[in-house]
Amino acid sequence: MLGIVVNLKSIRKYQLKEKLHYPACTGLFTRKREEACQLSAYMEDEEDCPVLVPITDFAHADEPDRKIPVTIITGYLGAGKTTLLNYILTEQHNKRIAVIINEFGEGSAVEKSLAISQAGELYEEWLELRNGCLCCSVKDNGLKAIENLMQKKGKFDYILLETTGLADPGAVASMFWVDAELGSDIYLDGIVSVVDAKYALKHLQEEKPESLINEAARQVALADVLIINKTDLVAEEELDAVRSTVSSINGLVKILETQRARVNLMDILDLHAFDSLSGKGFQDKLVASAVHPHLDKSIVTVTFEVLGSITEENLNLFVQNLLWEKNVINRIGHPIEVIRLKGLVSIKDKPQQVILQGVHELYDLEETQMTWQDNGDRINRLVFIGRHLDKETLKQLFVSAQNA
Ligand SMILES: Nc1nc2c(ncn2[C@@H]2O[C@H](COP(=O)(O)OP(=O)(O)OP(=O)(O)O)[C@@H](O)[C@H]2O)c(=O)[nH]1
Ligand SMILES: [Zn+2]
Repeated sequence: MLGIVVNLKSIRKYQLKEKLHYPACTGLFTRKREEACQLSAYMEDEEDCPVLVPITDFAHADEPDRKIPVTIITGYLGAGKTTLLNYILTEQHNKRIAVIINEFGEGSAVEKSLAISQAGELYEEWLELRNGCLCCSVKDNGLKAIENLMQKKGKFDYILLETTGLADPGAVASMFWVDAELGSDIYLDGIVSVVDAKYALKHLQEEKPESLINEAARQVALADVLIINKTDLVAEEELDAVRSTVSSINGLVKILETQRARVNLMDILDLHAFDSLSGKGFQDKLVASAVHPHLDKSIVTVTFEVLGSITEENLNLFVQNLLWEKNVINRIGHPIEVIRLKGLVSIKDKPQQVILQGVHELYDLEETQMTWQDNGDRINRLVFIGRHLDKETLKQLFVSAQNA
């Protein structure tokens, strides 16, 4: 039987032993209290540990293919996000795509334009949003908007969500990721970031006060696909510089170069960037990405490989120290900040290879279809995107967790 086992050592830590819609998975982990509270609505008794919850109430639990992908479109102000969405909406394709555009303005009420394209036909509706904490407004109303939309218009094949130019896509992404766990009809497919070829370097190199992460760099760090738009405005050398800066931040990202955001839809949709379906391609990407780490405050990608296996418990502790406790210090005394985490790991006594995914403060372990060879070496490959990353410290920490 499918169910969630909740291990409440404290309110902020729990485990989902099996995903509601993905039986072949070992867990989704978060420490966010609000998210824990949402989950507790599905629990019978918060005090008891563990608790097994049947999911017979979820309408489509046995029809995983009914779930609708959500792609988050992010990018700095003026990069071309709306141009991209307009292009997608007017392009001929046989998907029913719902687009939600957040254009947060000044004032007490913010309106959200919402357009649905079906075979080139455009409908438009306005949803009123309450103005509050930006992050919460985006999260809560974004989800509510989608639910309303699905009720009114029936099912879509795909949802695209444009976040505001200054939003942290990690916060939005983790909301959708958690929501999928709760039996929602939608799931997070991937994050697409748009950068302006002419201003990308300026935005990415902008100095922020020490404690703040450059938002443009964070958007690149979180991207599964990165669109370098407005290539008509720059010379080849400038484009090269943008390309190499972007790859030094995010060694896993797939780069597309466009004018007027004309992309091949196949390149940005159905990425399955947050589940195990892309397991094989992901492994190749991990091997390919090798970026020189530096300890300064710029965002970089760090990868390492360690032979052997690790117990699930020790792997949890390793990840939780990084994402939740944030108590891992690099060699020059700065706490390591992980924005995005991916890995293919070998869990002790598990025949399947397991994908580790982390974004914001949320992470997930999911078994893939691939099994370890009986006579081959088991290996853990990890990729971290973030700030103050120190490959040696991270690798040492993993090895000690293995041997603990
Ligand atoms: N030269 C040039 N201009 C472009 C290109 N793509 C978009 N633009 C223009 O850039 C401006 C900003 O584009 P938008 O699509 O509104 O950008 P956005 O990211 O949605 O902007 P915000 O919502 O304000 O953050 C518009 O005037 C577009 O017409 C391109 O490839 N080349
Ligand atoms: Zn826009």
